[in-house]
Amino acid sequence: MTTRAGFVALIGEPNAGKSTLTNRMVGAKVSIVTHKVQTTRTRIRGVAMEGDAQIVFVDTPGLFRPRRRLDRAMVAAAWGGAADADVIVLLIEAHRGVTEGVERILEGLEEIARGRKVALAINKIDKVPAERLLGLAREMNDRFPFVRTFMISAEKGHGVDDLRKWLAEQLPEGPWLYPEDQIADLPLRMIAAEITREKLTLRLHQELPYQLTVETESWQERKDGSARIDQVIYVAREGHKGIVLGKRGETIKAISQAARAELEEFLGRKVHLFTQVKVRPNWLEEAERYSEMGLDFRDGN
Ligand SMILES: Nc1nc2c(ncn2[C@@H]2O[C@H](COP(=O)(O)OP(=O)(O)OP(=O)(O)O)[C@@H](O)[C@H]2O)c(=O)[nH]1
Repeated sequence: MTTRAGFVALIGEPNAGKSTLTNRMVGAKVSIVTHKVQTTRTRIRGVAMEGDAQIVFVDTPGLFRPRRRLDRAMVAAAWGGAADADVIVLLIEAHRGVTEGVERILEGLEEIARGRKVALAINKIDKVPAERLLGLAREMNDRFPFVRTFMISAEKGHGVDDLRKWLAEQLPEGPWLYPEDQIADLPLRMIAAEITREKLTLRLHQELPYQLTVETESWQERKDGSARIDQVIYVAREGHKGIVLGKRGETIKAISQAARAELEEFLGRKVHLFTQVKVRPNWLEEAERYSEMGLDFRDGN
């Protein structure tokens, strides 16, 4: 069997329907729909299977005009793991048309695309009469050479199968990136990492070490219905470790407690959360790799 696998970056303004579309494509409610703006740093929205292809949907938060250096780093991280996203899908809202936000995305699109395929998906077509759609499609295609234009309704499901099928065809041949049995909880792992990251930010404010990442290393379901979650907080320097740990480990303890409470609320069950702090100095080298891809974030501009 020839398998295919690759990354699809979904871009678009907040509320364009990225989460709804991901849920449709993945076929399960895995992508978190959070309405806290700017908290969505989830790198992987979900993984869909289409025939022999595995499609990994990645998020590119703050891809355009990231505000701070840290965000830039997150942008870089959004592309990590893959040498590159294979396909980009720009999602716009049919009833809103070419908004200022869409304009801004179009301005940056060429640079971001760097020769990669970019498709346009006009979403929420259930909200406008069909004749308006053609005009919008034409206008957008005059502005950018989209390889394909899809008219969809993520909510109602119109056009979603066609889009997924097309995406699968665009992906390179290669082994799947994730074992099929892990796909379902992959976004959950990311969300769990985001929650811990958020608690770190809340607790440490300005002190939050630059280049800090949180990873969920394992997630085990227990017989009693609870979950055991193991996370590692990676920092770049030994000194940063001390900041995260705090005096006699007080800081990390408070952070873990807060993260566990939120996880329990989110999952609706008991959670045992174990966090470790480790130094991973080669993070900067990885940053070099990103910069080769044109995603340099160190200059902070
Ligand atoms: N009518 C209609 N509403 C839709 C459609 N797709 C999404 N929505 C709604 O649009 C709103 C935003 O959808 P989300 O999927 O949360 O948007 P998003 O792009 O993921 O938002 P962020 O994660 O904040 O960037 C939700 O209320 C959805 O129910 C659609 O095809 N038709």
